[in-house]
Amino acid sequence: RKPNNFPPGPKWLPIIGCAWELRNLHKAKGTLSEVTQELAAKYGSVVGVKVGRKLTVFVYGSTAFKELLSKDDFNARPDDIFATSRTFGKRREQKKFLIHQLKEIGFHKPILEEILAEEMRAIIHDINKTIEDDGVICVTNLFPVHILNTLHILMTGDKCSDQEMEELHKAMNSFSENIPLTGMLFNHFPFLRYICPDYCGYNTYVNIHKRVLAFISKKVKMLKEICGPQLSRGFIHAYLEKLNVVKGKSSFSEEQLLATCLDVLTAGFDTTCNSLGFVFLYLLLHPEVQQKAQEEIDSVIGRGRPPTSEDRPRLPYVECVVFESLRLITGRAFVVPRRAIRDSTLNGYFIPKGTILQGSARGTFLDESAGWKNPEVFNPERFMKDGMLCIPDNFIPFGSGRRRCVGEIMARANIFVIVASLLQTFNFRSVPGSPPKVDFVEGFTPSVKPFKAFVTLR
Ligand code: HEM
Repeated sequence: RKPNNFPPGPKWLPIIGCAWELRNLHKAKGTLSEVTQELAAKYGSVVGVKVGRKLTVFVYGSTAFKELLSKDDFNARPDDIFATSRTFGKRREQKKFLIHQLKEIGFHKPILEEILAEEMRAIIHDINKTIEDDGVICVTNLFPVHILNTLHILMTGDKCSDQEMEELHKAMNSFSENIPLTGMLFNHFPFLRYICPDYCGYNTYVNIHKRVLAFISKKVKMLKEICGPQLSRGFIHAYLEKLNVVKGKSSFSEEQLLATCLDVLTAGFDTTCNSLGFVFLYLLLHPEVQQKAQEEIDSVIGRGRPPTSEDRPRLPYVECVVFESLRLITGRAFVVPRRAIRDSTLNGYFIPKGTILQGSARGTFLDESAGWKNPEVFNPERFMKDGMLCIPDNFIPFGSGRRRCVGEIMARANIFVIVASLLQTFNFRSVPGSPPKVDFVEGFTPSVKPFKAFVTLR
């Protein structure tokens, strides 16, 4: 039975709840993000549904979205089969340790700059090789290996071999293409994994996670064997040291180490690559924006040295380009799902303990009512005030509160350095006769269909 004062929503049918209606809406609309828009238009900014036995609330309106992200009662992640079958059936989160180590390893140290600069040189080298040929490049293929390299270095302190990278890249691609952040059929109807494990996505889900975890496991084993002062320090090394100190007397364990590395890889790869894909798609479609960004780079940095993340305050227009692209992509995404840890309220409605809350950023980043004029239009200037970057309070692409993204500093630095360096060196134009289309593809986070550009040296 529907709890009293549960948010309004579609009718619940026996056993399946609202699953059929949601499936049909999804088919008609194309993306779950648009489904939430449709539901919000009908029922309001907080919509209650039941899928299988699970209560889920879609949060759409900007006031409710903010309340969702900031309220302690909703600070947990789901603990269902979808969450636990990736982490050995159990989970204790160690976010504090992760944040501390990420800061130690690279976020506030020159090492991050070094990693980014080296990756940048590699990307520029790859593009130069194509220019010697016909200058036509698949833009979306440019970034994944380099983003994985930065995440790999963060975890292990070093790069991996080309062969290992191929293995990791393939596994991560399968992850991005096949696993939506909002869940799969088997986590709404867990019994299906015994009846039709292929059809309900369970086998795909488990096998992809096994591949990524096998890769991380191999790395942990290697790093244990070569432990010593000569070892360059990454997150795994710091964690192993901690394990040695606590010696089984705490929640630190090798399983937790694998699960945390899995989180970093899965949360950091797809999001950063897809954001870069969108930045360059919009730059191709708006040559005037590209030119303005290049003029800013030329006047502030010139061509004599590559941009670094320290240049961000002096390149506000480039930052605006990045933020405007982030708005248009994350506006079609969901924040990582939350779970109510106790009975609570949201927007005045009753939210029972255990309810899953899916925050759709569409109502906050892509809606006129949230203060965005012509929200579908790409307009970097909306983030500019008196020549300075100005980010509205309700623009929170990395979430907020205690569950805020731990990779924000790295992601922002990475995207900025790649965009500024490539615009400093190259011109990106549409391939004559085939301009790219803004076509969003659903995945772990929204992505753009692969597209090509004609690149020339400036
Ligand atoms: C453009 C790139 C990125 C975007 C847009 C993004 C966005 C987000 C968002 C919206 C959340 C959920 C926050 C919430 O629930 O309030 C999140 C969580 C998270 N992100 Fe990111 N992220 C990005 C890059 C990264 C990178 C590079 C890393 C790793 C170095 C990372 C690691 C994480 C982790 C581990 C969490 C889970 C935090 C928790 O559960 O408390 N992210 N991210």
